[in-house]
Amino acid sequence: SSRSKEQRILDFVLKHAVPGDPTSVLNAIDKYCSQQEWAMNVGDEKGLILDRVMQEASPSLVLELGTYCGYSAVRMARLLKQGAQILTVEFNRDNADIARQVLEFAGVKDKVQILEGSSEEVIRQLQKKHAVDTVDFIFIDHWKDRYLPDTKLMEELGLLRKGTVILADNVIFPGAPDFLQYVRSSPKYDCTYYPSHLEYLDAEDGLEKAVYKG
Ligand SMILES: CCCNc1ncnc2c1ncn2[C@@H]1O[C@H](/C=C/CNC(=O)c2cc(-c3ccc(F)cc3)cc(O)c2O)[C@H](C)[C@H]1O
Ligand SMILES: [Mg+2]
Repeated sequence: SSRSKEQRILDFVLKHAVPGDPTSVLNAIDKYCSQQEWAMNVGDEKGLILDRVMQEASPSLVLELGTYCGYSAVRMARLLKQGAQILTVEFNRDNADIARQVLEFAGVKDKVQILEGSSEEVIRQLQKKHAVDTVDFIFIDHWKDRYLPDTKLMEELGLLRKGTVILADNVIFPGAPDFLQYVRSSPKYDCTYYPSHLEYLDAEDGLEKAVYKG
């Protein structure tokens, strides 16, 4: 059977990156996806913003919605403080398998747990099944029409605490207009927009940071 684009990305990482070196894994994926085949990783330009916002939050528990190939999970895991953890949600089995191998190769698999399933199901199970109280940092990068319902669900379940940082990719392109309108008009969030560009392209895109006020 023919290999998928995601398998070709993994092959390139295994061939060109250095085992146990997360930065070399990020560089390999960015090189492949900017020169060979475009893919929807957050990328190096928006990735730098993710790096800074995440480090500023200094989270103990990170939740990511939409693992895909594991690029942003590796990106965040390489900057985590001692003992901190990432839970990343992916409902496509093939993507989860690719991401597992990328994370293992990067040497960060002990800091990241891939939860297979739909974000709604997994979010509903976090407190009982995964012993989560509240989440410190959330990176949202899954289907754009699910940003708002999943954010509201996390509010309702009490998963957000005063100061929880939500960082959302693609708020300009493909866009998440309902999410953007909600957090920017809600008294429960302090919002900041970080202008940037679509991964590996010149099109405008950006990240929205929404800090929950409790
Ligand atoms: C039940 C479903 C929700 N629950 C879910 N629960 C668990 N996992 C979920 C859920 N929904 C989705 N996923 C997984 O997350 C990933 C999906 C990620 C989606 N990302 C985009 O669509 C995008 C597009 C562009 C783009 C830019 C320019 C273009 F021209 C074209 C495309 C750029 C970007 O940066 C983008 O992130 C993965 C493929 C998919 O299996
Ligand atoms: Mg994205």
